[in-house]
Amino acid sequence: MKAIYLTGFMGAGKTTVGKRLGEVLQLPVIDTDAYIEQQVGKTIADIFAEEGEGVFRAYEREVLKKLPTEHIVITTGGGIVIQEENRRFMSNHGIVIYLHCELHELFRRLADDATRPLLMENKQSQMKQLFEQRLPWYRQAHITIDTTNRTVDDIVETIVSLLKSSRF
Ligand SMILES: Nc1ncnc2c1ncn2[C@@H]1O[C@H](COP(=O)(O)OP(=O)(O)O)[C@@H](O)[C@H]1O
Ligand SMILES: O=C(O)C1=C[C@@H](OP(=O)(O)O)[C@@H](O)[C@H](O)C1
Ligand SMILES: [Mg+2]
Repeated sequence: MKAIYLTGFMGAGKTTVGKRLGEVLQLPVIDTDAYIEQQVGKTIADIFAEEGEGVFRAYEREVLKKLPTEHIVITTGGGIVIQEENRRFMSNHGIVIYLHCELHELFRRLADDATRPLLMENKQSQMKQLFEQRLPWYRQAHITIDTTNRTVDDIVETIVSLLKSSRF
């Protein structure tokens, strides 16, 4: 099976859903953020603070290309879709699943979060702008799932049945 790439805005549940999906499908799971943190030896917040977002985006691009493209679930960072090159790579090499979530629910889920630099630095109105700017890129996915009022297990079940019944 081709790689499964989970995309979506911060808080959509990519990391959480991906872990469970990997268990159910018995596939290894790699989270690009966790992978970068391990390779660089710094948290995402420290990379942003010390090296800047541009350097983080370069790490993200490099990592995406060197990860396996078969028999794997890859959970991406919310900004992976910013770079056209990344969108094309994921689309050509795997099955891209966009986890959609309404903004009010994203804010609710991330209310106590202190690990995401963009969330810490920006007001809600700026996050809304970022969300709207990225929506058309997220929508280019092969599959879209609205996660707003759904549990992780329910979302995983939907993904598994869509994968079974589709041409993927
Ligand atoms: N379907 C869901 N319903 C409610 N809370 C969720 C759901 N999916 C994820 N969460 C919670 O939202 C937060 C962000 O999830 P995470 O998997 O880190 O998102 P992402 O990787 O997309 O940024 C976590 O606290 C997680 O437990
Ligand atoms: O949306 C973004 O630009 C980012 C999302 C984060 O990942 P999650 O989507 O897993 O929160 C992480 O990659 C970084 O903080 C930047
Ligand atoms: Mg994540």
